[in-house]
Amino acid sequence: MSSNVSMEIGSDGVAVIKFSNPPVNALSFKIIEELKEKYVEAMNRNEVKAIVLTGEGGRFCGGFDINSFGKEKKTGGDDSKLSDEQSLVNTIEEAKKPTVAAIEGLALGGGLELAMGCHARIATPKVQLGLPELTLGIIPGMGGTQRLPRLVGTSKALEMMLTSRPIMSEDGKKLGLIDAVVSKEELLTVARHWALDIAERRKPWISSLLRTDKLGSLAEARQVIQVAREQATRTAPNMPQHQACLDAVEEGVVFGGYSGLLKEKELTSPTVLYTSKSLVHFFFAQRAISKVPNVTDVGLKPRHIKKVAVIGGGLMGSGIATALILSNIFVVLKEINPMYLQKGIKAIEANLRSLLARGKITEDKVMNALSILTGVLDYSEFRHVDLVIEAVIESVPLKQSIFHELEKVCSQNCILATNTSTIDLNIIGEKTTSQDRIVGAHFFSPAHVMPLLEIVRTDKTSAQVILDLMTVGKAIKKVPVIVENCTGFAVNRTFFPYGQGAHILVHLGVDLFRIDRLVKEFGIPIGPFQLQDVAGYGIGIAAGKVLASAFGDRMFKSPLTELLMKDGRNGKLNGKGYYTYEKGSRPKPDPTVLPIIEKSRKLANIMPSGKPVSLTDQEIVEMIMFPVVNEACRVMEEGIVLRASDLDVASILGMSFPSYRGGLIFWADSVGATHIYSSLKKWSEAYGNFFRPSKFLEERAKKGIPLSVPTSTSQTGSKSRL
Ligand SMILES: C[C@H](O)CC(=O)SCCNC(=O)CCNC(=O)[C@H](O)C(C)(C)COP(=O)(O)OP(=O)(O)OC[C@H]1O[C@@H](n2cnc3c(N)ncnc32)[C@H](O)[C@@H]1OP(=O)(O)O
Repeated sequence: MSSNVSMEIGSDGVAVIKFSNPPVNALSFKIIEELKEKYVEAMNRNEVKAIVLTGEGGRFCGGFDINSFGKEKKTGGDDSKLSDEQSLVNTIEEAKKPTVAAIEGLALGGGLELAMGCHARIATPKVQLGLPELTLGIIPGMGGTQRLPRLVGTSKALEMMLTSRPIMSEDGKKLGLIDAVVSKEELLTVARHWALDIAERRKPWISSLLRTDKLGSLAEARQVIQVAREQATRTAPNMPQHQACLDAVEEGVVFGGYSGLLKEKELTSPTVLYTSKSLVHFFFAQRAISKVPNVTDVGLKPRHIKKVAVIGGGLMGSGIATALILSNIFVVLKEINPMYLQKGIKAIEANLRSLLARGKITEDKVMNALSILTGVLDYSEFRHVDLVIEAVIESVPLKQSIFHELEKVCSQNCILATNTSTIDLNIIGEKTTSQDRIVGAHFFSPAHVMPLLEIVRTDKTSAQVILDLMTVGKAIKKVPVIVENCTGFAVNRTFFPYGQGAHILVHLGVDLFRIDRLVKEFGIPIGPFQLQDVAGYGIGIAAGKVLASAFGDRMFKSPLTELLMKDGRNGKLNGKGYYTYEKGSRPKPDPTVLPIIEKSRKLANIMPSGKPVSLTDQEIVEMIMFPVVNEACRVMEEGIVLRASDLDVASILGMSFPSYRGGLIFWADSVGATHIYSSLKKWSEAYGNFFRPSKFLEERAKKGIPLSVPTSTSQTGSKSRL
C-alpha cells in the first residue's frame, strides 16, 4: 500500500514531514498511523533537530476524513486513555524535538487541531483556520476544545467553535493562533528557521495545552461559558453537540487541559450519532448538488458575468440586487416609475444597513455596494448587461411582454432569467425565440439572506446558460440547485402541501397556534400560519391559483385567507394577521382571529359529523409533513430533481427544514416509507384526496425501498456515503 506521509531530512537538521491526501489532505486513520511512525523515526535519528509539518498541494488539511465517520476506530496509541487522533497531537506536542506547522490554504477541524499541537504555526496569507466540527454533529476531537481557548482566549474560541466560521490567517496572527504570516515562497524557509530557533532556544518552546495565560480567571471563563450555554440553548436547541463542546471546554478550564482531553474523548463517542449522520449527509449532499451531468462535466467554461439588470424593485428584486452588489456585481435596477424606483433603492439601502447593524458587513462595503447600483426607468442600459433577472409580480401576460421586449433590447448572449416562483418557463418564453437562454433564477425571501438558488431549466435551456447561472449563484454565496421546469418547480411544488395541510387541520378543528408551536418544535423556525403572515397573503393567493390550476385534484380550497383579508388583515405588512406585529416586540397570537376561523370552518364544513377531530401532537406534525413528503415523491418520480439529496439540501436551505434531520427525504427515510404511506392512506380515506398517497410512495412502501434510492431513469445517485 502506498504511503501518504513522507519525511525529508535537510542538511540543516530539519525533517519536513509532509502528508498528502488530495483534494484537501483529509486525515485518515492510516495517515495518523503513518505520522506517528514518522515521529518515532524523527525522534530516533540523531541528525534531526527539529520538524516542520506540512500538507501537500497548497492545502494544509481539511480535517478528519468525513467519509470515515462512524467507522470502527482503534483506541490506544501512545496513551490508551486518549483516542488515536488525540494521542498523535500529544505525541507532537510532548516530543523532545520541536515542530512548526507550515500552513497553506486551509487548516480546518483536525487540520487545525494538528497545527495547534505544534510549537509554532507559520501560515501564508488568507488561510482559512477553523473548527467546523459542530456543523457535522460532532465536537472537535483532536484536542481542539482545549488548545483553541488556550491560544486565542475562551470567548473567541467559543465563538469560532459554536459558529463553525473560519477566520483568516491575518486575524489568526492578531489573535495569537498564528505566529507569522509569510508568502508562499517563504513558507518552508521561515518554518525551518523557526523550528531550529525553538530547538536552540532562541524562540520560546510553547506547548499549547499547558498554557493558561489566555483563559482568564476561572470565574471569567465560567461566565463566558455560561453565556454561551444560554445562547446555544436558544439558537441550537436540538443540537446536543453544542452543549457537549461547552462541557469539554469547561472541564479543561476547571480541571486542566489533560482532563479536558479525556472529556472531549468521552463526548466524541456516539452520543450525538443521529444528528451527526444527518449533518454529514447534508455535507455530502451539498457537494453533490454542484455536479450536474451534461453541464459541469462536459468541459464548458463559465462566462464572466459583470453586470446584471434586475427588473422590479419589490421585496424580491431589491433582495436579489442586494445579493449581487454585495458580491461586486454591477446592477441596473429597473422600475416603471420614479416612485417605485426610489422605493426599490431605499429597500436595498435598508438591506445593507441592516447587515451593517448586525456587524455582517462594514461601512466601506455598504458604500462600495451602493456605488455599483444604478436605477433606471427604461431599457437603454440593457444592451450592456450579461444577465437579466426579472422579478415582477406573478402575472403571465406581464412576464410574457417583458421577455418579448428583452429579446429586442438585450445582446444576443445575454441570459434571460425569471424569478417566478411558480409559473411554467415555457409559458413565460412563449412569445420569444430565445428559449435556449431563458432560465429560472428562483430566489427565496429574503433573497439577500436565504442561501438557496433554484435554477430552473427547460428542455431548451442551454448547458452554458445553466453553468453561467450556477457560477453567478456561487459568486453571490448561494447554493444553486438545478431543477426541471414544472408548476412550482421543486421547492414550492414540494412544499405547497405544507400550508395546505395546516389549513386542513385548522378546518378539522385543531387550534392554529398549537399547529405553529408543534411545527416549531419539529425544528422549522416559523410555523405555517406565521409564515403566511410574514410572506404576505397576496403572494400566497397568486401562487395558490397557479398551483391549483396544475394540482387542483389534490388542493384544499381554504376560505380562511380571503376572510382574513376581508377583515382588514394583511399579515405582517399591516401588523395584523393570525398574529399581531409591533415594532420591537415578538409577534403575539391574536385571539380576535378565532371568530374568523369559526366562520371559515363553517364554510369549509370538513369536520366529520361537524365535530372537531382529536389528534395527538405527533399526528398533527405528521399530517403537515407527510403530504410534503408525498409531493416530494412525485417530484422525484417526474425527474424534477437530479437526486433525492438535492431535495434535502433545497428543503434545508430554501424552507429552513432542520439540518439536524438531514433534509426532507433523509428524514422521511428515517421515519420509513411504510409508516408514511399507511398514515396517508388512512387520512385520505377519512379526509379526502389531499392525503392520497402517490404511486411512487406506495411502491417504495410496498417493496420496502427507501425513498432516497434513485429511480432507474431519472435520478443520479445521492452522494451520501454513510
Ligand atoms: C477529529 C476532528 O475534530 C474531526 C474533524 O476534523 S471533522 C472535519 C472538519 N472539517 C470540515 O468540516 C471541513 C469540511 N470541508 C469543507 O468545509 C470544504 O470541503 C473545504 C473548505 C475544505 C474545501 O471547500 P471547496 O474547495 O469548496 O471544495 P469542496 O467541494 O467542498 O471539497 C472538495 C472535495 O473534498 C471533499 N472533502 C472536503 N473536506 C473533507 C473532509 N474533511 N473529509 C473528506 N472529504 C472532504 C469534499 O467532499 C469534496 O469531494 P468531491 O469532490 O468528491 O465532492
